[in-house]
Amino acid sequence: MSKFDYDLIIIGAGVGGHGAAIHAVKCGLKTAIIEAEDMGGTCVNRGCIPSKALLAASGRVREFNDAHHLQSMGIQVGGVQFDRSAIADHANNLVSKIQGDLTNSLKRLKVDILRGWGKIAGKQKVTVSSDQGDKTYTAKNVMLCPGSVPFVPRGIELDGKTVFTSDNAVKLESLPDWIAIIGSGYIGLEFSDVYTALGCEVTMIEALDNLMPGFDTEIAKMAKRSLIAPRDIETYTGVFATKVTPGAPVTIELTDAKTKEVIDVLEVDACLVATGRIPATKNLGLESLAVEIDKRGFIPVNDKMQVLKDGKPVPHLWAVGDATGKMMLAHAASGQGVIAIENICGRSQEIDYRSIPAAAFTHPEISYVGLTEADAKELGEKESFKVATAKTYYKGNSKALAEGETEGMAKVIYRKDTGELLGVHIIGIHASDLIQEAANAISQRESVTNLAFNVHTHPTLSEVLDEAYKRAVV
Ligand SMILES: Cc1cc2nc3c(=O)[nH]c(=O)nc-3n(C[C@H](O)[C@H](O)[C@H](O)COP(=O)(O)OP(=O)(O)OC[C@H]3O[C@@H](n4cnc5c(N)ncnc54)[C@H](O)[C@@H]3O)c2cc1C
Ligand SMILES: NC(=O)c1ccc[n+]([C@@H]2O[C@H](COP(=O)([O-])OP(=O)(O)OC[C@H]3O[C@@H](n4cnc5c(N)ncnc54)[C@H](O)[C@@H]3O)[C@@H](O)[C@H]2O)c1
Repeated sequence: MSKFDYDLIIIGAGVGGHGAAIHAVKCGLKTAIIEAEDMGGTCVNRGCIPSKALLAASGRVREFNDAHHLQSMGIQVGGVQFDRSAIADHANNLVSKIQGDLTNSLKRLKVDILRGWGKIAGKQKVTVSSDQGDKTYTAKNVMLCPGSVPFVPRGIELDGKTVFTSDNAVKLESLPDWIAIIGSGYIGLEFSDVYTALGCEVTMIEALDNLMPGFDTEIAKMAKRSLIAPRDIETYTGVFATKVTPGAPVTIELTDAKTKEVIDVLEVDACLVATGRIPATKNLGLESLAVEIDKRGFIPVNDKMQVLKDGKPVPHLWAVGDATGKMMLAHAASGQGVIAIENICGRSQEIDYRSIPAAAFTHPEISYVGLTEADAKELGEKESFKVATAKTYYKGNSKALAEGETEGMAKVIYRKDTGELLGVHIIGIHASDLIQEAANAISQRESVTNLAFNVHTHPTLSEVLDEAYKRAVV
């Protein structure tokens, strides 16, 4: 009989906590998970799931409105009609379904779901506070998965109706004629795709000098050509939104990032603030173990997902997901959860961030895994190796031609000496699925020379990558 109530208590039932719980049960750990709000956290309720439902519906509207594209395949359709609230229902219904599935999967596996606010109450102790009062539990291991919330810069006032973050945008409560989107990261890009497909005019405001600063430069350039230039999108770069006031109209003060001078004041119907996310790490009781969060509020962890104090692991304390600030992605969170459990069970494992892919589900999609060309070159300089790249284009791919979807490219980045694949970047239809093959290759530190021998199905889009490996052979 264990002296603890549980082998593992997880604080936060987002995808990070859920992934960890499922794996913990598989490994025989008696597990409880604490959730203060919505089971499934950001991804299920306010993130991946509703946004992908909106992208799926609005993507079809875009497709059926593209008479030229359809005509090229001999198809004619009348005007496309859609119902905003029915599209919103599609997203809401999917959220309910996935939230139910996730909760049931935990119940089925006999994970105890404790509703309330979880807080560390000392070594191997957690208190859950709810309307029913406080209850303290002991656990051999405690895992923190509190996730993240939208970051709203100073000067921006939200009202949830005319000025809002993705938390409201996923509900699609309105389709403003003219919407400003602050930030050209994942959320800015995906929602500009949704809004323009559904007939809204968009103004995108980005503080850095280039749009989509997180992507490989060449991919960002091509994305600008396919996702921004042909659409009803006006852009500002090198410009901060310094003051945003809700109302009719919403006013947005724009300030030049370099001169710090106000350059314009926009009057628009609505404003989506998509300026990044910050960790939800307040009031977790970390001080009871003298653990300090870093300057930006993230929980310091090593690659085994152990929480660090003064650079050293705190025994029996783990953290995964957005709150660790490594890669704010759902699959990264659940992947970290699995690694943490493996280590809890005494099997030493480290997370490999290089092989975790990412995708923006725009039309066309963008995906990548590993290093950008710039990062690879920087690493090459440090470690004395040369970097090479090879590119292939969708317009030379039979399947893309058959689909009439020829906009896109794949870029592979590799070491010139050993051929080791360092990064892959794709823009084009189904890029989010195509990237997995590259992610698996990077996880094995495969060389382009070996990869070029793999036989790919014909005719498929996967041959875009096949062709790139073949061009890259060293
Ligand atoms: C609009 C949008 C779209 C996205 N799309 C994608 C996508 O397509 N693909 C992708 O990979 N990622 C996507 N993401 C990112 C993804 O949602 C996050 O990376 C993921 O949700 C992180 O999971 P997590 O478990 O770390 O945290 P969260 O999902 O934020 O979950 C944390 C949970 O912990 C709970 N909690 C916090 N503190 C406590 C406490 N003290 N006690 C009890 N409960 C607590 C919270 O209520 C929450 O439910 C998207 C994000 C957004 C905002
Ligand atoms: N498909 C996906 O995987 C997906 C989709 C949506 C969100 N997410 C995750 O959610 C997180 C948050 O997404 P996001 O798009 O909000 O963040 P982001 O970090 O991707 O992009 C934020 C952008 O806003 C800009 N910015 C910040 N302050 C500004 C200001 N005052 N004025 C103008 N521009 C400003 C930044 O320079 C940056 O380019 C991301 O880290 C991402 O991992 C993932």
